[in-house]
Amino acid sequence: MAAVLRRGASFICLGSSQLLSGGCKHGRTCILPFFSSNNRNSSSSSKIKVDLDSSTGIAVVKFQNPPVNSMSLDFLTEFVISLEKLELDKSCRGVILTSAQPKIFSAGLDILEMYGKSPEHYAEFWKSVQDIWLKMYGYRKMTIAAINGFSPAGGCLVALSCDYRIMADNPRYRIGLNETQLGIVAPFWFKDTMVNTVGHRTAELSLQFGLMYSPSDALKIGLVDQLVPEENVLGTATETMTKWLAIPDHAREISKSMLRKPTVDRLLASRDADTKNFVNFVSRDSIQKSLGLYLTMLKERKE
Ligand SMILES: CC/C=C\CCC/C=C/C(=O)SCCNC(=O)CCNC(=O)[C@H](O)C(C)(C)COP(=O)(O)OP(=O)(O)OC[C@H]1O[C@@H](n2cnc3c(N)ncnc32)[C@H](O)[C@@H]1OP(=O)(O)O
Repeated sequence: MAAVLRRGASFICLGSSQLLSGGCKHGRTCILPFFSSNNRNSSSSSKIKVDLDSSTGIAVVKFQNPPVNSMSLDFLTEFVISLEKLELDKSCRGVILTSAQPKIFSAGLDILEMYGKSPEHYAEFWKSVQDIWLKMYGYRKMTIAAINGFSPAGGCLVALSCDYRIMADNPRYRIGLNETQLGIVAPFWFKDTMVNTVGHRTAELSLQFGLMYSPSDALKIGLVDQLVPEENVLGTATETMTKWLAIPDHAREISKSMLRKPTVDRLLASRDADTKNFVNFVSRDSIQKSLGLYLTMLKERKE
């Protein structure tokens, strides 16, 4: 296992290194108003910052969950509420996802939510992971991932669920579904999302090895669509969004739905079974041991 983790660490690239406020009492489905000023509406809960420019129709959603934007239950809850709110807002036509943290888009799912907790907690956490993917993969509005840093596993899934991916051309960064490196398995809908993006053979290699790709390799296999200098990631995403928004919304939306609905429907048809499968899998002693070793490895490599 230690060897696997060491090999895993080399793929990961070892660098140096509440619910929304505003009186929401009933949890995940509540929609809060934006705070308005002129044409820009912005809201900042603790982990997600939303900035909507209603003159262009473009919203920038920034992850701000230091140090590495890991996707905890709280983070996922705020994230899905922000997307729901934007989906209902007629002045928003497109959403750009990016990170407020330097060098990290997102470190993926918060491993601490899958380690040493109760089966009930695992089930609640997993449903929130399903919720965010269902929301993103079936999102009616145009989405762009402006990937300004590392993006392993769940971070990669979020990027893959967007319509277009622009990544910072920094050779130190990595992106990919590295789950097998942790001794865990990307579920079928992670796999489907990858296959739909890079094709079956590349996904076979990618998922089994848990490969993490440099930006140039990610571009070669079609995991990302465009590389730009780090300082231009958000600007290019905004320009690209403007071009996409020249397409009539209804025509683009129907085309997107035609391509993605069968994949979304597969999970919708088996959500409970998928949750049970996750809870049984992650509760196993062997999986808990793998996750514990991985967490130790993350801490020790800093020392
Ligand atoms: C049937 C289905 C079963 C299971 C399916 C589950 C699918 C799982 C999907 C996932 O997303 S699993 C998560 C995968 N993520 C990773 O492997 C990333 C791990 N992290 C890193 O590689 C690095 O942290 C980094 C993102 C490259 C950043 O490196 P940096 O050197 O800048 O930071 P550092 O490593 O020191 O981390 C700071 C701090 O954060 C903790 N950390 C990092 N990642 C996570 C995480 N994903 N979850 C929880 N915590 C994380 C790390 O331990 C450090 O903590 P510390 O300060 O207390 O030591």
